[in-house]
Amino acid sequence: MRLIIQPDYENVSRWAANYVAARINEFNPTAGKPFILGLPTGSSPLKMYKNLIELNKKGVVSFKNVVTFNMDEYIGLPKNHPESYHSFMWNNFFNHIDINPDNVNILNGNAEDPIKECERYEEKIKSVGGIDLFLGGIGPDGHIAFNEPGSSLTSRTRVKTLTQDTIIANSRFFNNDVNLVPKTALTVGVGTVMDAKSVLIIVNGHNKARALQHGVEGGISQMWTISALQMHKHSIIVCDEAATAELKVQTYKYFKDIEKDNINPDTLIK
Ligand SMILES: N[C@@H]1[C@@H](O)[C@H](O)[C@@H](COP(=O)(O)O)O[C@@H]1O
Repeated sequence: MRLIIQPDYENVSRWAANYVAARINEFNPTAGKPFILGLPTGSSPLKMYKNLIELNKKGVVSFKNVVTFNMDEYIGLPKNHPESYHSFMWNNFFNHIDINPDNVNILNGNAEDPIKECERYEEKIKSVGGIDLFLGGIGPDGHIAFNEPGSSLTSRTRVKTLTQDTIIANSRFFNNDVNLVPKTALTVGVGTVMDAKSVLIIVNGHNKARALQHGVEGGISQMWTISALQMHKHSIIVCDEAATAELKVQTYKYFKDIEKDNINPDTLIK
């Protein structure tokens, strides 16, 4: 696992956006051989999306031949609810780029048969040859997508009940009212993320410091599902200084040293 430490959220977001653009460009996708991109919601990736929109508008990267799969969706929120992950993705990203709407995949949180919906999603990912790059954020308890503490590290797309921690954390999007936050969600599994050819996780802010510490220095554990990435061949975490507060000085210095030539976002795009 690589750890790229940036001074602040601005630089985390620029680095992540430039990395994504560089990977898409290097892949040189076509209609017959699209780039398959896994996408998160949440506040962490927001600025990265803004930067990607800008890069798209400047003609640096195109999403014409990119197929996307979102990580998760609440169960029971109408698709057009302002806090549904459908709304989030269209409002914050898809409406502003040159993506073909047919290439957008988001779990249907209102499916009549949620189990079938999850199976369909896994099949669809398989049918396009798997995910080339899965982007993600983490919860303060170290969850990726909605893989809450205790999730099997081989889990697949499924229905998940949210923890009280997550419900409280996400209540900020629901007038700070925990009763308005859906209690269940559909989410890709840890195994689904692990199957991606590469993974990039954005971690910013002091409230993620404990999760980052467990993810990078802790043992691999289903109680901190981010830690599964230690077993991934091509995983990167890009974080800000604030999120490193719980790392050992030795760990911090090591990654700062080995990545010193790779942290400038401007050098990623050729
Ligand atoms: N299901 C999402 C996760 O995918 C996201 O990583 C997490 C952190 O969100 P934020 O980036 O807003 O801190 O929130 C939710 O629980």
